[in-house]
Amino acid sequence: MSHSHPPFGVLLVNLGTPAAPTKDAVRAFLKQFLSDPRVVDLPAWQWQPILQGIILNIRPAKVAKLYQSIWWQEGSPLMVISQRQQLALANQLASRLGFAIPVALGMSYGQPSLADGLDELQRAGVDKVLVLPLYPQYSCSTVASVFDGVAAALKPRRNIPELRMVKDYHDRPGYIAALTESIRKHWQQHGKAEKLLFSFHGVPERYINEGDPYKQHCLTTAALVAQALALPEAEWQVCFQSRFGKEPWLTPYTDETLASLPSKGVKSVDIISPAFAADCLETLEEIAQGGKETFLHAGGEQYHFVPCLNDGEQHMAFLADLVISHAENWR
Ligand SMILES: C=CC1=C(C)c2cc3[nH]c(cc4nc(cc5[nH]c(cc1n2)c(C)c5CCC(=O)O)C(CCC(=O)O)=C4C)c(C)c3C=C
Ligand SMILES: [Fe+2]
Ligand SMILES: [Fe+2]
Repeated sequence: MSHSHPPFGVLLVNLGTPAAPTKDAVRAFLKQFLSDPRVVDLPAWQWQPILQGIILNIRPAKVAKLYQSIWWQEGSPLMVISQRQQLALANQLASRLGFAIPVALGMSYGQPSLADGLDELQRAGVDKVLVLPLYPQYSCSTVASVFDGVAAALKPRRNIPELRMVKDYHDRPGYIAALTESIRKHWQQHGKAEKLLFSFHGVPERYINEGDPYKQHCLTTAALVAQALALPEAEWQVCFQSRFGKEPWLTPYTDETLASLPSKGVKSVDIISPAFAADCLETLEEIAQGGKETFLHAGGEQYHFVPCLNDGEQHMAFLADLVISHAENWR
């Protein structure tokens, strides 16, 4: 079967990352990210003076150093992995469907932007777009901001494409199986720790109280993986990382959990961050490096980080299935 125009295109979305591990590039990135009302929902008159007056003066230098500690030859890990995912997804779709489906990359913040990705799909002759945010668990701070960003990117267009968006895939069997398999493989190589920690990116607790299903999605993902691994209750736990700002975030906090486990007799942990489809600052620095220091300093003996699913075969095959199921009737 051949098409003069592709039947649909995929906009693969992730958070984005600074263009370089420098103070200026990190400042530009944080300014765009932290000005998004879906991320920080305070009124602008209240938040912008704090952001511009304090945070953007202090944080960029500190965070640029952290980015330098994880940066790869080819660029930011999040960007490099996202590009590999883009290629792998296009390959998986072509081999399943027998024809090419354009897959563009768009980031919520920084480059390539959501508008860049949507323009690329338009140039490919696409009139139907499936937006696939690489966030397994829905949160207003991530997925809803993708929705806002896509709408904003299409504002200048006279002719907008037909749109669908994946809201989440936190309990899809293929996603659970990919996580389960990556943990099993890790155990085969490194042995099994006394406890498996599922560390999800945190959000303010208030967002949950106001209706964000994110916490429920996280708890469900972890329970399904633990069930698939036949892990007894005592051998796994959920915690939440990357707290930012003053108000309470989802608990228990990952750093406090790691600091307290050795005194409760847990000397070895495996830790995985299922909310991230690609390794990034928050996994490679905060969890793989920082978490290890915290745990060993508190008396822990063995600490292993299980990498994100990244462009692994099973993960990409699952994402291709997800795309095809959402594109039903789009032929
Ligand atoms: C200020 C509030 C923040 C909320 C809410 C938040 C939610 C959230 N974020 C991710 C995924 C990622 N976040 C990343 C970096 C990052 N996140 C925040 C703040 C919030 N995140 C900041 C300020 C930063 C930048 C780094 C820093 O200054 O500490 C990244 C990594 C980007 C990279 O370049 O590697 C990802 C990915 C999720 C999934 C989520 C809610 C579910
Ligand atoms: Fe974040
Ligand atoms: Fe391990």
